[in-house]
Amino acid sequence: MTSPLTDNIDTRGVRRGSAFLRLLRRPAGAISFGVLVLVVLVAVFAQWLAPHDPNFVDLSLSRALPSPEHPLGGDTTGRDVLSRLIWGTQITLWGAMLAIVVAVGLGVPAGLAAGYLGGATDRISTWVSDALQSVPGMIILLIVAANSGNSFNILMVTIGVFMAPGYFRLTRSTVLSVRNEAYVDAARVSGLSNTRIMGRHIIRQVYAPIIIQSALTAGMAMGMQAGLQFLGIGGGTTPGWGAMMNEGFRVMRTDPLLLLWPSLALGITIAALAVLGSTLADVISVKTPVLSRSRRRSRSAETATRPANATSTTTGSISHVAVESAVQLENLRVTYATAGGPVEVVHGITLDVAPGEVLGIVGESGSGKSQTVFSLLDLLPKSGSYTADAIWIGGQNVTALGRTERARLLGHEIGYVPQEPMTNLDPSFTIGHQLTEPLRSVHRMSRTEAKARALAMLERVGIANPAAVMRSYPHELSGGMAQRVLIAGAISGKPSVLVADEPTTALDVTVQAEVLELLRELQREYRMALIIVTHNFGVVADICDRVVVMRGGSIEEIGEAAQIFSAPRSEYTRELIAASLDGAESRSELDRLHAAAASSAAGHAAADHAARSAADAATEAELKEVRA
Ligand SMILES: Nc1ncnc2c1ncn2[C@@H]1O[C@H](COP(=O)(O)OP(=O)(O)OP(=O)(O)O)[C@@H](O)[C@H]1O
Repeated sequence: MTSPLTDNIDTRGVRRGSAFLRLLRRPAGAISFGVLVLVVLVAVFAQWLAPHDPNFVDLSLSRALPSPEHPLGGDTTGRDVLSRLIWGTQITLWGAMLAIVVAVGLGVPAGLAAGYLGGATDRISTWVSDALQSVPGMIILLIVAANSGNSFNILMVTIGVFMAPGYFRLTRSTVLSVRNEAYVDAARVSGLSNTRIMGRHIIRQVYAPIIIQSALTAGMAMGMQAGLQFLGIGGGTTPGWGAMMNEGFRVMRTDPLLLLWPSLALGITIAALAVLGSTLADVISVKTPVLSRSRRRSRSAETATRPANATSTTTGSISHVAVESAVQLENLRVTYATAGGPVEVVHGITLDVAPGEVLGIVGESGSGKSQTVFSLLDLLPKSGSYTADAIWIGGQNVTALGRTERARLLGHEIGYVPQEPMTNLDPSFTIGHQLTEPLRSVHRMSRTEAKARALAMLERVGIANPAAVMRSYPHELSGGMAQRVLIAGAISGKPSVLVADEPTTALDVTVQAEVLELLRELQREYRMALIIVTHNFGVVADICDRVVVMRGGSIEEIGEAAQIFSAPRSEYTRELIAASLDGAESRSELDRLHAAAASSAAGHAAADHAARSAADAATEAELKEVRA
């Protein structure tokens, strides 16, 4: 039987190739592409296409008009114009290619590093790029020509260097627009190195603009090359079109055809490149999903201006010895640089979670829940910074570790389930790739082992057809399936701590119940510590052992879940519980679902089976919804 997802997947090839097909469907795209293919073929097969040796001089052919044997006639010294034009195609394209390779090779890695790493790397490379652009290129080219014996290749490399800033700026701005995407954060939490994230996830976003830019740059490189050759600089034994134009220009009045042929070849090729570039730009739209975190930030922006000294004492308490805790934060403060100066948004909080314990962090919007876990996961944005007396993860104080060691520890010890599943999956890669990449790169598994683990995890989280989901792309999944995929990814490295940041907020109510149930099951099965950030006391009642109540960046109260509900120490907690449970539609829905699950469960095995069937049914329902 073909599943709805398989139906989706069958069409994937068409979707992926559709940009190229859409290009060809446009007359401008098809014609320009056809012309360029022809030019490239002429360059590649010049040896066989040219009827004569381009440098062979036959004095009787001097300034000869077109004839059957010499369809474009002879030049001033008696060489066959058609053969020179064909060989000129090769040298002209080679020069353009050389310039582009150098420009891409310098500009793209520098732009990636500047955009992704920021700070000094960004400042220095931007300065170099600006400096290059302010240098008068033509003068440098003349100096290079004089000092390199008029070497064509060295001149084209120099042109490439001057074109690198264009690629640098393009890459940098594209990277800046995606570097804060949730899926990049997710890749960091899974322990992938910066080089790998840049080289695999971020560079994908740059491909399309680079291809478009290269089409336009190739035309510019050819124009510059022809300009130089026209001035008599950089012409080789086999001239390019520019050198032919130079010769033709000298006899323009008597033999205009000698100028016409190379000018036509150059003009048509540059025009085709320009049309192809702009049609490609029309066809390929590089979409940047809206940043989930920035949305959250803007929602709570009104509280960002709280005075920095709102609370100066350490808040919270700990129940376990640091080395025996799964996680321990001591005196954590988070500060943001704002236009009005630094603003402290988390005021020295202290908390811990024991192995196998479920800790809920609750509080109203803007209370500092996310900033707390972002500090733990090392995910604060550039404008934010934290200080802490210590952050213990799996018995190690990570504040004493270097960046790489910390990233490695995160990849092994912590799994992260985010709030918005869709934005946390990289749209450019299949689910299979995204699940196996950290297993291979961080956990050093072979391809086969990683695939087997990913399949097993997908099955464990209730995905009905793991093999098909592995082959699919994020846009082919529903929100519930995507969240299950992310949970599978988070637990596939068998972490000792799972951090779930409002994992059900973006899901509809029935899927919320299933995802919570799944998290609870997995936490017990793998004996993980679970830190769950939520504003919903229903969730707290369902799965938490202990609760941290946050308010305005401080901890209002920490206690056992039962105590927090039966005898909250703080009036604020009491009000929060009342407000949360009163207006919580989702809570009643969750209760109904749980009551139904409990009554139908005759025993543990039967309950497992029921949950699995329910998950399968839900998966099928979601697939149908996606297909619809
Ligand atoms: N980039 C930022 N710049 C300045 N202040 C910020 C930034 N991001 C968050 N804040 C502030 O930090 C405080 C805590 O935000 P946080 O995201 O931790 O809240 P939260 O409790 O997780 O709320 P929510 O449930 O809405 O996500 C808020 O006052 C918020 O305005």
